[in-house]
Amino acid sequence: MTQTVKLILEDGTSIEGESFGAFTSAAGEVVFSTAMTGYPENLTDPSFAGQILVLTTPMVGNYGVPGEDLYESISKIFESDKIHIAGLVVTYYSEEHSHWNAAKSLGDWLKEYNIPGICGVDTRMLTKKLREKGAMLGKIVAEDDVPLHDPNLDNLVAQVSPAGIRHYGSGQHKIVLVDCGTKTNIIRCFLERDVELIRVPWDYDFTTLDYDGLFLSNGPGDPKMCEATIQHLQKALQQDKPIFGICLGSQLMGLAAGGDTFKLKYGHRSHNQPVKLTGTQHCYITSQNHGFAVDTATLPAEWDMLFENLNDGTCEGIKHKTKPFFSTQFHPEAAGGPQDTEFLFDDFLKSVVEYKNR
Ligand SMILES: NC(=O)CC[C@H](N)C(=O)O
Repeated sequence: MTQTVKLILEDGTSIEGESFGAFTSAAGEVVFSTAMTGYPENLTDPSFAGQILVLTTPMVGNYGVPGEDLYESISKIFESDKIHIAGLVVTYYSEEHSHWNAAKSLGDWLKEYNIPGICGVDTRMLTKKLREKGAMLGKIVAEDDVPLHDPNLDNLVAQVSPAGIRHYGSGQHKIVLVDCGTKTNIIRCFLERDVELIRVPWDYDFTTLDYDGLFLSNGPGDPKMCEATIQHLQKALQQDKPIFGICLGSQLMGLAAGGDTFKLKYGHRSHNQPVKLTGTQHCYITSQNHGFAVDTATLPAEWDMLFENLNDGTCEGIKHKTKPFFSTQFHPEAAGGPQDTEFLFDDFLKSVVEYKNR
């Protein structure tokens, strides 16, 4: 039995489609991703909290959803332990899935977390609209209407960050991971590299801990909501211990350094974003998921842009001129997407070793 639902945008656009996943209403910020694969990773990426995700790839669900499998108490496959998106919008939902490790269908998985999906929507037309007007608030409406809601006004990081400290691995280098909504592949990338990881909540005062290097995770929403993290980070920037940040982590580093961030018109969400390493002609194809960016013009004199987005010239990472502090706005840990920049984890650990051998 098919059930009709509507996708309604703040500009009055109303699109009728068919329900899949949970038959329920939900509001959020409507954003699009042009990635062609990776919905199990995207849906569990905590950075998508509060967002209704539009996928431009026309057929979704055809490879189902893998079963849960744990490694060091974290998921081997998913990017966190639940679905974080507020809703999903696709053109064609594949009822029949087939893949060697599929354990369930995408629709059943969405139902488990009470997340609505709408299919039968021309997501390329919708994406053109979002590109012209910018990301918009919107809602998927089933039986009961819900008010529009801007998730960027909430402290989403506080909602997705863990309550306590967790330890992983027993490697030589002690890294503190400030968890603002970390993707588990960041943890996996560290555990493959001789690291003991101390994962702390977003507002934990990590400056009281003994560590060799500091890592700032990705996370949802407006970076300016993370005041506590920014304050602790300002103290860490006074020292010389290596710091590496990814995505929200990059924005927090920019803010703590004294720079500013701004909201992009519609953000970067895909697996093929070209970035250029400053001072070189090297271009890397990167996995991205962000709606905000550091305003390069506001960076203090001791900081440089490290990577630049070749589509729109925006900042894709920053670097301190003399201290071992750097960040990327893109995702070197990928999951999903290309792994071409995973070497940045090695670069970070190299600076940790150099710091320890000083
Ligand atoms: N993936 C992320 O960490 C995203 C950072 C921030 N929430 C943004 O949208 O820009």
